[in-house]
Amino acid sequence: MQTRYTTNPSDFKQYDTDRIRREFLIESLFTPNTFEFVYSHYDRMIVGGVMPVDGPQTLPAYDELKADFFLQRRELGIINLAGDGTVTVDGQVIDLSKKECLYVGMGSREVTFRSNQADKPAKFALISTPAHRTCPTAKLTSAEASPVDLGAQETANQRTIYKYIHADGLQSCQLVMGLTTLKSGNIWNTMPPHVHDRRMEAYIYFDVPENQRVFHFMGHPQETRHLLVATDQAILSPPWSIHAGAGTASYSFIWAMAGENYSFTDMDFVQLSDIR
Ligand SMILES: O=C(O)C(=O)C[C@H](O)C(=O)CO
Ligand SMILES: [Zn+2]
Repeated sequence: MQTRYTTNPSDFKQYDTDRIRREFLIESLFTPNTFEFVYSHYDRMIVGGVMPVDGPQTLPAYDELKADFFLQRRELGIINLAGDGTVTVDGQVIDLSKKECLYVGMGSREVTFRSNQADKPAKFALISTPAHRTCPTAKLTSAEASPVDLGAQETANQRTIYKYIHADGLQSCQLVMGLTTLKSGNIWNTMPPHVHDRRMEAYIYFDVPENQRVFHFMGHPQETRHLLVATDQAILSPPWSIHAGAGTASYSFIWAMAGENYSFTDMDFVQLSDIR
């Protein structure tokens, strides 16, 4: 597990491309048969992934957590980004297909991930945040996630937002999680952008075609920078930062938040004319 520390927005102004990528980009989430995790000091969110190919993979305990098992004092959101698979939580086997979400409550001791077919492995995106009580382990399909269409073709940002873990969906202590899929021919996410100084956010981009990239914009609204992001890569977005992207093709991304409140709609929108 890699640790990433937080950044003061005044210091961020001095960062070059390499430093921005080192601090905020997670380049590798899916190595066969390996858990990849980044422990962020932003709201202590852990962002990771596992792609089981040659058999089941069981969530280990990590010394960084100084806990008897991973979810002793944490909750976990899982979204499958690829082939069909299963997640077994303390003996209960749950099927998880592409774009389905499973919430796993605090106190779950053994969590095991499997792919149904080795030649079409599942890619389980994993987001974990500290928890203080046990909420029920439960699954939601994308159809059950009350999809909301946003944007317009004229502004190249027509997209569907699926909210899975939030106040009116799967219950959690603080984790809010879902995904957004751009309609074909649309490229912009989260434009006009917003900040929420009360909560950090992570994005995991997926289904970006192989030779295409997303230009992800971040930074204080008056001091923006960009990073180029390939498929299956993640961004840590500080609470003071915008988080928006324009792809060279359409794509999807997971978004996950943690922090002060539990309200998806808590966003301070930034006028385009105010962005620098
Ligand atoms: O497409 C979008 O717009 C988003 O998905 C925005 C994220 O959900 C977000 O930033 C929530 O705070
Ligand atoms: Zn946001």
